[in-house]
Amino acid sequence: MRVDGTWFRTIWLKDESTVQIIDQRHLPHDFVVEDIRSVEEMCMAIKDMHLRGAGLIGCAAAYGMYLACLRSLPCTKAEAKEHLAICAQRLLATRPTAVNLRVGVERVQAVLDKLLGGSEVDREALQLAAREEAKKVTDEDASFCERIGEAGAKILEEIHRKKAKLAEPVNVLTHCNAGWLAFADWGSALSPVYVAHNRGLPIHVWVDETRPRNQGASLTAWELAKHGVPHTVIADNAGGHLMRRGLVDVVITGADRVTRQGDACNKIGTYLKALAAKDNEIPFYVALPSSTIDWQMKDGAEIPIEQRGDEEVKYAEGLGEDGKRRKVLLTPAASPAGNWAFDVTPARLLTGLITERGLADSSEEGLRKLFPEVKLA
Ligand SMILES: CSC[C@@H](O)[C@@H](O)C(=O)COP(=O)(O)O
Repeated sequence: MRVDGTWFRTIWLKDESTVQIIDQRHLPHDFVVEDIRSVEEMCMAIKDMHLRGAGLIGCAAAYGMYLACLRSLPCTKAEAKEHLAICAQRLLATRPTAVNLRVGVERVQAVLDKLLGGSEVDREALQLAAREEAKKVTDEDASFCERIGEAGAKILEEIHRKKAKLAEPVNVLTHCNAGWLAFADWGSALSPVYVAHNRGLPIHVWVDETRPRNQGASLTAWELAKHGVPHTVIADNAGGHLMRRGLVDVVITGADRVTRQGDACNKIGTYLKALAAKDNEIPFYVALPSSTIDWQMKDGAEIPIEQRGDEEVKYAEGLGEDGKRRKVLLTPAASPAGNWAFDVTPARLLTGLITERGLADSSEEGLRKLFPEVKLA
């Protein structure tokens, strides 16, 4: 997507030894590009959320495995295998919830394993193969998201057709950031919004601020503003009220992991929005690329839910009136805080899943129909 006229993805290769990312901790106030030169730096970037969002975490993990093949790769086969296994474990340990992380690591590992089957370690061949696979993971993420946009835009167009006054915008509510910043490009939940907006459909987005890290207020609002999509940031608790007032036509969120029966794990607070949408008979869609489906898992209750530090809840960060960054304490200093980063919305509360292959029922049958080639062990 474009930032002030320049086309960006969220992750790319600057040169053969440097991966570059947009350091999202500085948004919306500063646009900062960060160099990542080692697997350790990539682990830190994922863990400390310089980058975030399920799809992008998957791409970053794949590039992390590429970085593991550079300078530090040992020359003997046994040592190289051990080194890559350790790097994979390090990457896998950075964040537990988004399944794309595992997919990104495993895809590059599978390519490397094949090359390590021979008698010698051909470092150049390994590096080239890892780089190509990481690029493939990233390109695929972008193109899947673009297709999610096409599929989701049809839903928005249909809603618009049914509106009494055609000049009225379609009001979409979204939670957290599942836009292009959460993927290589386009996004999942926001991709239909971009596609529909680009086609001239009047559209307006209610942006949940998404405490405690405020990905909605800082990232989703920034993206939409850069693309010229009308939007309004709202307090997380406002959605139910807006739904009761008829001000929300559809809810679309992303997901960090969807089980094969269609339970969707997403940023904390999503479940409450789904309950409110159900009560108000408002369609609630989850948009996701197939890399976010965990076919090995059936019940959403099994999904590991990341718990983060209490300082994210206790403090808020932003610009002071003097234009300088500030971090301020919101709670009594001694009050403990809990910080569950995700929740699971059961499949029964979802209207459907928007994927790169189109709309699926949020059920095992629905997902299998769309992905018949998936064989379970
Ligand atoms: C595409 S990721 C799904 C999002 O809606 C959301 O849960 C998210 O942004 C991920 O969380 P984050 O903690 O920011 O990595």
